Amino acid sequence: MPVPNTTDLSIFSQLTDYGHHKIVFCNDPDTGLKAIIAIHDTTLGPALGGTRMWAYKSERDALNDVLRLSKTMTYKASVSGLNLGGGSAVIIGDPRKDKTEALMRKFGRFIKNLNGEFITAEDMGTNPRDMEYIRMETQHVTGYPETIGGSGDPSPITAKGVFMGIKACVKETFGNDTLAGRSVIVQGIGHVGETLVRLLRDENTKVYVSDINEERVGQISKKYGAQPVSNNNIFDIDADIYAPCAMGGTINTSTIKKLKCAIIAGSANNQLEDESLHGRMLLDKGVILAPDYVINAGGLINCYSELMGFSRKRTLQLTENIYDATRSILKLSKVENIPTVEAANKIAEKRIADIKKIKTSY
Ligand SMILES: NC(=O)c1ccc[n+]([C@@H]2O[C@H](COP(=O)([O-])OP(=O)(O)OC[C@H]3O[C@@H](n4cnc5c(N)ncnc54)[C@H](O)[C@@H]3O)[C@@H](O)[C@H]2O)c1
Repeated sequence: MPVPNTTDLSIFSQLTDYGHHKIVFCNDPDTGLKAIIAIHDTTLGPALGGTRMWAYKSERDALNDVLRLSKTMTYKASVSGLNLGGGSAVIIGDPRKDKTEALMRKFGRFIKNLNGEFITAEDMGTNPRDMEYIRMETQHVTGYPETIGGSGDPSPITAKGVFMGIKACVKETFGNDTLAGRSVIVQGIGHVGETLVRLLRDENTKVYVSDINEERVGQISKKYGAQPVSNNNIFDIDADIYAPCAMGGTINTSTIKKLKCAIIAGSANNQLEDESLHGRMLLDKGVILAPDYVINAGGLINCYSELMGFSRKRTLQLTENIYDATRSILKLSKVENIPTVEAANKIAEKRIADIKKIKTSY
């Protein structure tokens, strides 16, 4: 979604540009807690988003990250048809050294004071145990362990959503959504990547796997009969689909030039180095990109289900809707000749605008 480059703006100008509703700075010298909670939009419901703990180089970097993350959550919830708004939190600090029970519980107190306007879940640098600590202070948290009534690890559901997104793109490109006989490169075979490899293998898809962790490449390729490829050669492989499931920013001017795939669809966040430039380059090259925040929404859907009283069946139904959501986006992209990310943003913004209207009418 449109995220302005605003390094030189004042905080309030930046909030206006991003369209944010509220920011809460949480400071507690006793526990060393320094956190920022950003609530982007609550038109569709309470703002839900992860809490990331990271040793940011500067407070400004932390603020920029939380503004970007929370805005993405608004769009993700909207396009997934969930009654949730967008928010996120960041805790400034090294999760391996600075995290304590007291710090996490104090953070939970700040969330409690928002009276349900913000609900959190885990993200990079936090885990289900941290969610348990937060839950000791507030009920406004999701993604805690199954053993205490939570929905557990969302990664398999995220992978299922990515799989549905891949199928929607295959239908658009090849006229049917059969994956048998197609080929997919899965980059990053961690929590999401491994389940994706399994789902693809079960449909008789030819799967290539790569990861910076070579031991893992060996294990996963053996377990699922996938073909290992070096991370450096990914863009030389002649496969139908590239599924980035590791880090962001892998789609840039030089990789687009090399790319042989017809489809890009994976779970990694922020896959395009420059959203508008590289979105347009892919469109011009005829490569279909499944917008990341649309097809990796399974984790959010899992959290939403948990809030509604978890049902695995309902969670799977909502995740399977990613197929139709992706199809609508691809259709709009084609009709208006706009990059798929722009089409997704339009659909997300329209739903929010429509619901805003009915909420302010009698
Ligand atoms: N887990 C979820 O439910 C979820 C939800 C939405 C988005 N995502 C995104 O999907 C991606 C994968 O998530 P995950 O939970 O599987 O993470 P993970 O940490 O379990 O797995 C990531 C894998 O990528 C590998 N990797 C890291 N850097 C790499 C590189 N430069 N090249 C190749 N491989 C590399 C790691 O070794 C690891 O095996 C992340 O970008 C995450 O933000 C995950």
